[in-house]
Amino acid sequence: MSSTQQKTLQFHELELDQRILKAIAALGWSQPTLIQSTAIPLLLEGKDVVVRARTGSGKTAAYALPLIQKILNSKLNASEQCVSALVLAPTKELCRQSRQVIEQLAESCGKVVRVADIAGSTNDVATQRHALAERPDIVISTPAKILAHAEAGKNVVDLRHIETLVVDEADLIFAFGYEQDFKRLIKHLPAIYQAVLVSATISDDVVRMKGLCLHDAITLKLEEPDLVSLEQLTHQRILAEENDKPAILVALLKLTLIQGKSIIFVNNVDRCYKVRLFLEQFGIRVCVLNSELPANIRIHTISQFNRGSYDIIIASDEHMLEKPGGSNKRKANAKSKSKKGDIESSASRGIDFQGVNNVINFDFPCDVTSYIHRAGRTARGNNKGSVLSFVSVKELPLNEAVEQKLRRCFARETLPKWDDAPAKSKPIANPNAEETTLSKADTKLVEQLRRNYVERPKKADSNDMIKLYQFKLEEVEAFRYRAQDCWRAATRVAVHDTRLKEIKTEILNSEKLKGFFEENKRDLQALRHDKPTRTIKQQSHLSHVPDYILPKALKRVAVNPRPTGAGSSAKQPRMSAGKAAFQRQSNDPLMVSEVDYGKRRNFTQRKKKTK
Ligand SMILES: Nc1ncnc2c1ncn2[C@@H]1O[C@H](COP(=O)(O)OP(=O)(O)OP(=O)(O)O)[C@@H](O)[C@H]1O
Repeated sequence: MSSTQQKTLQFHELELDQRILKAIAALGWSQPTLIQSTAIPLLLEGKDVVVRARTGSGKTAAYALPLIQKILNSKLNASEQCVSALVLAPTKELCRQSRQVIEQLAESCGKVVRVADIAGSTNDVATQRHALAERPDIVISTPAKILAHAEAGKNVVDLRHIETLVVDEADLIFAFGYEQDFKRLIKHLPAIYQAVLVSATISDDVVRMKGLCLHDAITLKLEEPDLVSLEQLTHQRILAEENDKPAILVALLKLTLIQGKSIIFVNNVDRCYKVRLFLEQFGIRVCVLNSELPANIRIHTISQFNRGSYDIIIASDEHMLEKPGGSNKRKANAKSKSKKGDIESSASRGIDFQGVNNVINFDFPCDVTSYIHRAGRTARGNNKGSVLSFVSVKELPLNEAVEQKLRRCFARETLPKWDDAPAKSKPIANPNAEETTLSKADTKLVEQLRRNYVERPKKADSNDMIKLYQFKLEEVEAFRYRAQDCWRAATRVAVHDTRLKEIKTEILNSEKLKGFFEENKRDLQALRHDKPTRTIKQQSHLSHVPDYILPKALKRVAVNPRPTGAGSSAKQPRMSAGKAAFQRQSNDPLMVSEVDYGKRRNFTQRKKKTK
């Protein structure tokens, strides 16, 4: 369906209840996005629809608004309360996020529309059963969780009254190993129901899923680029070798050349911690997000970031990196991999990090799809954003592949720009993968691109979609010594110890282990008095940028760089040691033992209990 053929309807023209319109107004949404104005009328008509639209285009509300409207309509004649809609998502974070959006949009409906998220909010089966016993109108879950309850019997959850099935991020459901669960689950649904598949891409998995549960479906494939316009989202690159990256990053942050909320993407979990330890030495407060963190901590971290407790998050999207696009082997092994990392999590897919101004690719993503997903974390809704990528010479072919993709997206010339440019710029094997040796052809390609990008940067830039970030490497020379020392200090041992410390904190805070420790006090003591972990010593002088290392050009603008991160210690009113400790603890993502957004734990109470 062409977007040009479609008249863009306004919210009040979509036949939505006044209560829903009130909630939309409270969110400050002035008009529906293209996918919303296109999908909502079809879904209200009861059609089965595959909703495909680019990341950040408002797909959640596109299915949530008609869902709420349908429930309000059916409540007019309903004789008994039952579960009438099932929303499936591949991860706990996404389940929780969907619940939040649905609850926000149903805010003005009072208690008429009841929602239960049984995957994102708790791991406790009894609590999940309790939530299901209330027969909420909408149940949100991963396929495995709801299947387990459905198979436990109709007295736990009865899915025979389902009128709508929504599968969010449908392309990931099978890739995350839920194919069998999904097939078994749909057997518990009635013969007739409306089904909606929502995805940023239409993969083979989505097509197969469509065959399993949709009838006479309409596939909405809006003619819009995969990314928002270049006016809304700018793409920039800095040529930086591995040795240069730390100094450049710290200079950009300390000199406030990067402002606002940022997500720094790296390519694996250990690197998340390395970059964190590195930045913390400069007094830059950051938090990390990766699939090896327990779900409640991940969720809490996202919510802390969204609330503004942190300005910078360091995330790894290693699932995407293992096998972009997925493979059968990966699918078959998906669940068994959960030991290494929680398969129900991936940092760059679908998570609505709010108000992100910058995405920084400290490590260049391993393929174009991954770049697009990372970029989709900023410039969401109507906001503006920027993507800044550090590109090493080895990563130039990947940068070139993204460049070509952007050209195709925005209908510009896709042919090589230089006489000696490679005839075909297909991405090479991920140069960041361990033990990758480039083939002869790839080496030649890298060399050609190096000539174009490094030796003739101005010529390259005039035509590029990914603009050269105007930044002279010499200007950060003064940062280099400090940066190199601090980067070296973040050793593998330090990373290991930091992760160990996190695990210990997690164990000590675990509600589930409380009973165990009460009976096994010696274990608790042993854990508490285990050899102290070697953390990197903070050097307060590094937080301050002395005048002599400021680049000349920036002296006037960056005399007093603003402290980075909400928790920066620079010039803040003095507070008592107790209060400071409380604030530190309550802002620490590891200090959660259950998902209790906004509910701060009472630090003193907790201290007393564990004594
Ligand atoms: N009509 C609208 N006007 C303004 N902002 C909107 C509108 N609809 C949604 N948004 C905002 O846009 C952001 C992205 O929405 P959403 O998470 O639903 O996108 P998505 O298409 O599902 O993205 P992804 O594929 O990454 O999951 C959210 O912060 C949401 O609040």
